[in-house]
Amino acid sequence: MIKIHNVTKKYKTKSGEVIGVDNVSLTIEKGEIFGIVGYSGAGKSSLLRCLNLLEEPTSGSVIINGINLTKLAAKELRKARQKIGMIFQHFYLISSKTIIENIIFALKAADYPKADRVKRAEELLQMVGLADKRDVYPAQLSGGQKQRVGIARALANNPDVLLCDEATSALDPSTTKSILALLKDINQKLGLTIVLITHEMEVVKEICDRMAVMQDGKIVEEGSVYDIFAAPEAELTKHFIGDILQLDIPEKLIKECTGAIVKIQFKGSKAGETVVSDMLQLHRVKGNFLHGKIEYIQEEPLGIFILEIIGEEEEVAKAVTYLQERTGNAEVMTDGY
Ligand SMILES: Nc1ncnc2c1ncn2[C@@H]1O[C@H](COP(=O)(O)OP(=O)(O)OP(=O)(O)O)[C@@H](O)[C@H]1O
Repeated sequence: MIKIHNVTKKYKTKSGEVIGVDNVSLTIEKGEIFGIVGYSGAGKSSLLRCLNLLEEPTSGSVIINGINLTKLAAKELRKARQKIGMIFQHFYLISSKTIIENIIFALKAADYPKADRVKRAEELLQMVGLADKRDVYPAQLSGGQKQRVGIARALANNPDVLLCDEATSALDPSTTKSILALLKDINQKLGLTIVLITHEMEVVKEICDRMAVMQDGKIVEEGSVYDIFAAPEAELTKHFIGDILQLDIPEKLIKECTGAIVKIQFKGSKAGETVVSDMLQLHRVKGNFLHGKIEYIQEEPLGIFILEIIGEEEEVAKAVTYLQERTGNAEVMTDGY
């Protein structure tokens, strides 16, 4: 388990003090995949680097598996860090060494028994699906393959925690998906806790269990990914989610609608329910779908539909109330009257 308690990171610059992380407290459970989202400059990297003390917090504590890293002497900290792997956006592989030599280098740095290094490196390459690339150089690999080497290297010392610093930001969407699938697989097979920072909500949606949203060094919202997608509270979170769940209807079409336009959101198993057809059967109104989609977040459906409801004003009002009662989330965009 990772516990961050009142962590602040200030940087001294020529033009004065800059706050990277502003009094952040967080608990990340063992074995979960935790995403930290925010725009550039929000403090994500600073916070992530405080977790393994690549940045020393100005104040506050970082406790991993019961050990307060902020209190350790240099030698003990080096040892504790071996249990915290890290992968980076730009991979940082050694270009003059082959893939297997890159991994052996990490094993050597961690005093892994010499006689077992090749076997362990081969095992790691197998795990990330690169057994056939053991003797090639980084320049001969694609971005996705380089990141696989980065992951293998980060896992060399059987870490408990893996920190991912924008690990997929340099990759195309399909390679991103395959790297995220690999991270999920490793998380499940090894029970590894993964903390990732990203500016892409898609990444969080794809693999994270819980998430935090950062702005100006602070955490503005935290919770399960599903709950945050279903009901974001902070303006910034709404903005991030809007990019994914946005349903735009052309102005012209809205003007042409004669009925009320209602946006309905379904959560979990209710996404498949026949709420709309029930509503149409029970009320003297007609319905017209304008837009809709179902997103799957951690395999749980979250449905959003925009519907035009046409009929007598009173009947439409009753139909809308019915939808609000059944779904708990029906918003009238224009009432049409
Ligand atoms: N070494 C440093 N020296 C001075 N200021 C820094 C340093 N590192 C970060 N900062 C400042 O701290 C704040 C947070 O930066 P940080 O890199 O942590 O944000 P971020 O959310 O990771 O952004 P990005 O995605 O662009 O890296 C910014 O104002 C940044 O300028």
